[in-house]
Amino acid sequence: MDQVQRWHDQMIYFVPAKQGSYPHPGAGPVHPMHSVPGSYVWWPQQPFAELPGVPPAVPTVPAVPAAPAVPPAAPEHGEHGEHGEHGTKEMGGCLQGASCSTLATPRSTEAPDGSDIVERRLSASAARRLRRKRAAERSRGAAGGVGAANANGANAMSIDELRAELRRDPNSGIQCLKGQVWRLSRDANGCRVVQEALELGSRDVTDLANELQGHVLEAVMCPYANYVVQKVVSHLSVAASSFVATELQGNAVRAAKHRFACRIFCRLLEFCGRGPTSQLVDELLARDDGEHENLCSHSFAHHVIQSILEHGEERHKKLIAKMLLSDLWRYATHKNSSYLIEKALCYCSTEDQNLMIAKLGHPQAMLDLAMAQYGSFVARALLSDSRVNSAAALQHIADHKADVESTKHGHRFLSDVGLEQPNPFQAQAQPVSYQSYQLQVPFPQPEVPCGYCPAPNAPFPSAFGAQYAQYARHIPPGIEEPAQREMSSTWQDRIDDDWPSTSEGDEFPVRGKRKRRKRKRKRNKPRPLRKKPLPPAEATLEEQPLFFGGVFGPLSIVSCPQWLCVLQDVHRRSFVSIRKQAFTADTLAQWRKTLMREVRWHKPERPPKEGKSQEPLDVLLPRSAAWLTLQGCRCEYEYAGLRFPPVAMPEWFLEITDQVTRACGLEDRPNSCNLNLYQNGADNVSWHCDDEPLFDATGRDALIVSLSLGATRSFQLRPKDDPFEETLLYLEDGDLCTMEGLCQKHYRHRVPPEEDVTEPRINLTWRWIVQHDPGCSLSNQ
Ligand SMILES: O=C(O)CCC(=O)C(=O)O
Ligand SMILES: [Fe+2]
Repeated sequence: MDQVQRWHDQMIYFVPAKQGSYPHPGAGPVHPMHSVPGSYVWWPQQPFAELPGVPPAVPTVPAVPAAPAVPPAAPEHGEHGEHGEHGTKEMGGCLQGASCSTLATPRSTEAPDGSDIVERRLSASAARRLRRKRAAERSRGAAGGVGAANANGANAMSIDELRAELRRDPNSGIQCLKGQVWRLSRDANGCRVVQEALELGSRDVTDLANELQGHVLEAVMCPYANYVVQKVVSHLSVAASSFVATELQGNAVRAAKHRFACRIFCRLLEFCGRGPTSQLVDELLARDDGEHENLCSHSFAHHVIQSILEHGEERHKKLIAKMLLSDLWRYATHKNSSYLIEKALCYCSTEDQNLMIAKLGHPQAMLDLAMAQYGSFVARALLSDSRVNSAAALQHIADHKADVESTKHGHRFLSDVGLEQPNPFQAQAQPVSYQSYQLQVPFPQPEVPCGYCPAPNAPFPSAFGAQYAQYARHIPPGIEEPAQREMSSTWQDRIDDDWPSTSEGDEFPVRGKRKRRKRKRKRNKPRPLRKKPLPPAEATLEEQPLFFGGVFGPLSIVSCPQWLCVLQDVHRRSFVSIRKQAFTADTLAQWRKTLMREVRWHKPERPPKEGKSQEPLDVLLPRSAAWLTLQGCRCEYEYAGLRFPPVAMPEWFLEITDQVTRACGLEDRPNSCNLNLYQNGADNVSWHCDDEPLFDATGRDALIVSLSLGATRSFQLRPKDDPFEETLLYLEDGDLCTMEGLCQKHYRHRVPPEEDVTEPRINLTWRWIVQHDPGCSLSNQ
């Protein structure tokens, strides 16, 4: 395909970097073929493919790629077969009802445009097509200039003009929006402009939000306005958004059970859990007509219950535990509520957790659960709970293997828990000696235990020795590491201990000066590896405890016993911990599938030179990547001369993040994630340290949590001062690995190319942005 055409199709735009600045929306469209050397930035047209449950996020992009005319529609049927994602699909941005007014009067047979969909007895799909067509027509009309004069008497402006004005001059854009918020919020395109304005978070924006007062109930049930209300809750102060919860009073059950409104309930719990939200939860859980019992298994309300378990007050969690315990078996085997049991086993009081474990954790109950489609997920979770006698349960299940195999899902369960095939990890153990020493400091245990092993009480030294040797090799000086010999020689000569930090650009240099210097060096003989003087000792953990993510690290010491220490360098205050098999094979497969499908992976290429569009493009990064941040954070990630604008983490990704956070025993959720896709062994990441100012990982302690999915790849670490002190890990599917303390200050790491690897690998590295970009609304927090 013509390269230029390919560029357009992928909507990859490289723009010359404005000196250290976030390209302001007002900067206007940039010619995609601009090829001035410097930093490059790419813009995904739509960061995630159509994903149900993902709000039609305001594009973080200036006017360049056009937003789709309507928010993405949900698939016709949710994929309920897979655990972990069930329900999310159902919350999708389905264009149910042609407008909010349809939803406000759900029993009416008349569509708001006067047509009578039900009376004409259209098939469900024909009615849906009709609704979509009308919605598209309406939004075309809106974009084309249905603007009305605003409260300030501004001339009628189309939605496109309003958006352009907002990006050109946010203050003036906000003024233009005044008086129109409710009208625009109900429009597919208009709601995006309002969301964009709300993201600015300024005081004027509160006035815009106030225009929704009196309309909240209608708005939360509207397929478009619900996104605006979510933005109000997530971006405005608790005081400024409190009217949302107040106006929902009296309609708690209705809202929780509504396809769209349930999302607002979840946001309220996440962002403003006290005051009116707490009263709303009281109302939701206080009913005594039996109605509330359906909440846990309801397709939408179970999301709200889950949010209460995660973010709610103890007394509310207690009520939910009581509900679940009233019919535990039914809930544990139900499509929606089985997921809640897993959450309850983490977030409810110890007393309630123990009651659940007493009922579900004995061998016969585990066997029954293993044979049930959704119950088997609860059984998996229980098997990794240290309070359950998993050996006895597994033995009982093994004794009844034929029964389990005869069920539809039992076969997969057996292979997941290792009763079908030998555990592949056992075969890979490699004996190696490793000198370590024991820390004398008693570390506080995390208050919120890891969700998978809630009793992190193994003594620290157990993490060392033989177990360690299974997964990591510490390469003593002077010994040639066999894995290196197998690897292609092309990377061998790239070993250069003198690289400046943030030095991924070596293979794919973008900045002219460095490119010439490096190329020259590469053609000549490689620099010999050199040992430098040992840097001064960093503060010991006794002197300054390592605290990150809400717990005192390193994770191999304070988290559950499944965490192993693979590098403990107290002198350089650098620690690496690893945890294998924290997630079931099913979960990992689901995550791989979703990540491959939904993430807008990008492999930056150099723009073609004028008149040479047919030539193959230079690849700027030897892998594909993406950069996600928590809602509200607008920090770009810049490395190797490439700039990745932030894409907000969608719900399904937050779910992965939360599961990983729990598996680490952390209390705080990381606020960003760098995603890498290595299509095969040729894709790699060269020696670097993650020392970008955002993370300040060289100035203070930092934590990077990585999850590997798919093909096994080598992961190497070397102290910057001593290239011979190498640690090599084989990161396999599902492995969690951390870099802690001052690892980025003193160590470099890489994933080398490996010729024999043919399968793809995804790696997610979660991080904490501690210094937000000046352009980010969180920069002054
Ligand atoms: O893929 C990996 O394991 C490492 C990725 C990495 O180092 C990074 O994203 O900075
Ligand atoms: Fe890295």
